[in-house]
Amino acid sequence: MDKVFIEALEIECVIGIYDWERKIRQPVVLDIEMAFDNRKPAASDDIADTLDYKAVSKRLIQFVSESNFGLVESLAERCAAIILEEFDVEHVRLKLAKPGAVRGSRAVGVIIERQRET
Ligand SMILES: Nc1nc2c(c(=O)[nH]1)N=C([C@H](O)[C@@H](O)CO)CN2
Repeated sequence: MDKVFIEALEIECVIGIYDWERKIRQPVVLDIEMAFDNRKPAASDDIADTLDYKAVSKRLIQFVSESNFGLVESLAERCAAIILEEFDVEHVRLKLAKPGAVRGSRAVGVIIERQRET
């Protein structure tokens, strides 16, 4: 299956389980792969036939920047659900990284894959 992807989408939000984390905003970085048949937009050259990565990005920026979760797992799950429920996507692979959260690492986080329920 073809994919449409969004790489390294950085968004600031309240995220974390510790008291000090509830008082600051931290960046999270999203890498997203969405299954989509790209043959139709390739033939028509029409944005209306695409899975519009700008529209998906704008929706996630809105949601994540207003979000307030403790765990990266919770935020990743909600982002995947938005993609499956609000866009024409059957399968999504989403990596949510929290850079600098663990000293000595570049980033930590989760990778999830979700399928739209029929
Ligand atoms: N699996 C997870 N482990 C941890 C998380 C998390 O969201 N998922 N969060 C933290 C803290 O918030 C950490 O990021 C602060 O440095 C610890 N472990």
